[in-house]
Amino acid sequence: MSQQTLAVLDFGSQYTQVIARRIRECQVYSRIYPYSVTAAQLKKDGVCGIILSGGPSSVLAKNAPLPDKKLFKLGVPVLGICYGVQLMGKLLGGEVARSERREYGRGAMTVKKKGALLKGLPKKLQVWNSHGDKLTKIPAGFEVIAYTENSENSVIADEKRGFYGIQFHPEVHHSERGVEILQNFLFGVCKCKADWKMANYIEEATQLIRDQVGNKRVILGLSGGVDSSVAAALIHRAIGDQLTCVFVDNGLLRLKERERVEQVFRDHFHVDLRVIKAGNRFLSALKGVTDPERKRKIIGKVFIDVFEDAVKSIGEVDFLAQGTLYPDVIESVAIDGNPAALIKSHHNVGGLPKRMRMKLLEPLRELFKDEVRRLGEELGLPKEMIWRHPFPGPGLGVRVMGEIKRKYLTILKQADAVLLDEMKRTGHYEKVWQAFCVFLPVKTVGVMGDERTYDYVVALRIVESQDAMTADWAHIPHNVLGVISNRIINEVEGVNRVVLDISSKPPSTIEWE
Ligand SMILES: Nc1ncnc2c1ncn2[C@@H]1O[C@H](COP(=O)(O)OP(=O)(O)OP(=O)(O)O)[C@@H](O)[C@H]1O
Ligand SMILES: O=c1[nH]c(=O)c2[nH+]cn([C@@H]3O[C@H](COP(=O)(O)O)[C@@H](O)[C@H]3O)c2[nH]1
Ligand SMILES: NC(=O)CC[C@H](N)C(=O)O
Ligand SMILES: [Mg+2]
Repeated sequence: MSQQTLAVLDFGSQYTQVIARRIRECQVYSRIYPYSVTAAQLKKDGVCGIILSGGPSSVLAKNAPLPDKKLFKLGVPVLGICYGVQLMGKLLGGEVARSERREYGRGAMTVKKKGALLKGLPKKLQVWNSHGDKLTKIPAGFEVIAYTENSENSVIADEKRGFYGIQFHPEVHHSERGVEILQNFLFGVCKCKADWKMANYIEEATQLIRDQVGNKRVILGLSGGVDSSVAAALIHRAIGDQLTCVFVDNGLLRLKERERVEQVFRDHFHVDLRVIKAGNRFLSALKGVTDPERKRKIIGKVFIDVFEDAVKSIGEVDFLAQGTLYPDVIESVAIDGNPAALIKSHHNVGGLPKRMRMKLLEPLRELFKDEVRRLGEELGLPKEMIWRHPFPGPGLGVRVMGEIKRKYLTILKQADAVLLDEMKRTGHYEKVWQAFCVFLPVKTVGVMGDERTYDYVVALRIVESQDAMTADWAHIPHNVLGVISNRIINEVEGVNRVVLDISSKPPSTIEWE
């Protein structure tokens, strides 16, 4: 582990990972520890500073999560944020009380004294709050250096010991110049060096994977998507042939997708890749099924069955690798000090039966999608793989409305290929979050070459989004849409009408099922 580790102790804040990533953006390596980590461990890891995160608990509660008090004796600077500053108050001799006027969202901070933490900042700043308790008496040795309307002790400092506390959230985007406050802590107080790069992450993660896996075997479900591909590349770098990737062709993939994934992996990685053609198995299990949730459940179950068969044929496998990202675990970082116990079940390879008894290997757990993309670039993955749109595990199965028929899939694959081709050709592909076609088993009347047609409808779904939690339909120029519609109707037999989905999420979702 790098000597320049900044420790973030996690008390369950929804922003813990945002703090860690802000620090990485400052090119300082940060590591998230469960709040219960011992001071001895932090010392052993040579941490250069400690941040105590926020959290949903109240320090006034009987079972409030408390850190090892000895961390205040390590001689390294400590910054408490929100719950973290309240903890410092409680543990170092101050007082905390339930606030009469809680502060949520926008607040105005006034600086009284800059000190090392607020150096270079203006006297007034907009900050983002989210708390119901507040520090009513600051501990001995501290002074107040800034206040807000409702918190007279919003920012406190003990310059001598290098202890600081902030009641608001400098890490969130809406806190003006919050990053500068964190930078002041990192560079002005902790004297960190800005020497961390994604390349270091690769080195460290590689070593961790080697330590964890030893000489055991690892299996990874490879979809050809960004997350599993980057995970595969990283793990392969660490343990080479001990990794086997399993790519399942569930018959619900895009046009020529299996060939493409195979090709890219054989060309770039020399990974042991097993391709399992299970299209018939999936499609017969889905026969006659129209309900979207039932379709998803069946696809999930067949995925597991297929995967289990694959594992049997590989032999003794100890680890299941997954491309789980930080946003995937955001709600599952357990506050009981045992985060590993609460890993979310994947929608598709997910919920592997207990009888398979494999340990999880998740090297991307601390990263966000854009960071994973940077990591992929650093690992030399081809650009088109890194910048591909997300593609759901159940694939075209949730893009053919109602019962899935081979004929419908054939039409959808071709229409989708036309859409993607035009999106790429016109440079719009990179600008949107996702673009795909949806097959509607609805027949409408048309006229082609003076003849009446009675054919199906294809809908275009093109959305912009940051994280898929919310989304808006993308305003693609009419002439581009015109070409897409024309080409689909001309080139894809069985379609005589193309419509555009202009719904946002919420209230709609991105996928139609
Ligand atoms: N066809 C498949 N074969 C094997 N594993 C799959 C397949 N489809 C999905 N998976 C597994 O399910 C996981 C979750 O899928 P998800 O779509 O969230 O991630 P991804 O495909 O790796 O990346 P992206 O979000 O860019 O599509 C994948 O990481 C992969 O391990
Ligand atoms: O791996 C996946 N397995 C699934 O079952 C699944 N369902 C939706 N998606 C993708 O998630 C994002 C949000 O989709 P929705 O707005 O439709 O919920 C969008 O990016 C969807 O493509 C899935 N991804
Ligand atoms: N965001 C936080 O850390 C909140 C801390 C504490 N639960 C409060 O409400 O004051
Ligand atoms: Mg995917």
